[in-house]
Amino acid sequence: MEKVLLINTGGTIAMSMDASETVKPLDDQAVDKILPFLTSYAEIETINLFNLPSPHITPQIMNELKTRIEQETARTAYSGVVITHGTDTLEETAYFLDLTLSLSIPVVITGAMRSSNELGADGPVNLISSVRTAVDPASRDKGVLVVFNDEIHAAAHVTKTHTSNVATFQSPQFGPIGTISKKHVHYHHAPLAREYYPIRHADANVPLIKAVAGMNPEWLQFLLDQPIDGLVVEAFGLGNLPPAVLPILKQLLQKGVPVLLVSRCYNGQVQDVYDYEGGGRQLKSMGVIFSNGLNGQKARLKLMVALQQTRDVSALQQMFD
Ligand SMILES: NC(=O)C[C@H](N)C(=O)O
Repeated sequence: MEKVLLINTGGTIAMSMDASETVKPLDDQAVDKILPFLTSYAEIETINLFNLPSPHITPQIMNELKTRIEQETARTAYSGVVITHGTDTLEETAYFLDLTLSLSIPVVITGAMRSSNELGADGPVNLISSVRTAVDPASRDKGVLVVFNDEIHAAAHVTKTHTSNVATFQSPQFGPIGTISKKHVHYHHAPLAREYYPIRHADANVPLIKAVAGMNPEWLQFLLDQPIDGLVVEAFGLGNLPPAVLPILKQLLQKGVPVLLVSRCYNGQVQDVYDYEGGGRQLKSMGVIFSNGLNGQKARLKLMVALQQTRDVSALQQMFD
């Protein structure tokens, strides 16, 4: 029988709701209750690595998880790995692992929107679907997969789109790469080329800021006093910013801090098209790096990882092209 490594890290899948409708973490073993439903699909070995709500997850913790996956998969020939995780930062952990793991076997990440004791809890079915995906040979060499609500999404494109709906995970630009029916795991798209960055740590200090109309440069003043390694800016539309913030960005660039531009739109890419004060043309000529459709939180993780290879702006730009 296929052998799957299940790594639990916490989240609503391991929480319960009380009579006052508040949701709190249970003990480490909550996901174990679902295990009897999984044994007809695979032999499951479980590691209860963390029991954290996902807002408590940091890049350092993601790196710990990555290292543990490498260690365990080097020791035992698993058919696949399934990770349970809170949904709030699930896409970030999924993308971090996608960039930094070099494995052929499927690595699937899932969770739940409803806590374990709610009617219609989605944790059990998401976990079963994840195990089924992890043992399917068609799931190999596809990078880290997010399995949720009968859909399979590529880590680079998936995002949490709804605060409570069980269909929260969507890939707005490209849609899911596969679906899970009662009998089959079916892929209808191939994920784009995979990227792999070997890393030594996950400690780079890279904040993310979002542009808003009338943005006050004083809000950003603190950035000049911080020991930051890079900055990600979620700009308007095609990649434009209020002119008032340009002096701060110029000072950061002069200090050698790479500045990466993404859009606050969740579809499309930033481009150096608009030629007015604060427009993409000007940002490009200042040396701002343009991203390629990643959302802000993922672009930040990629910059953290990429900065371990180089600080050279044109080399970084190539990594984001
Ligand atoms: N549905 C969830 O898992 C949300 C929870 N707040 C978490 O991310 O841990």
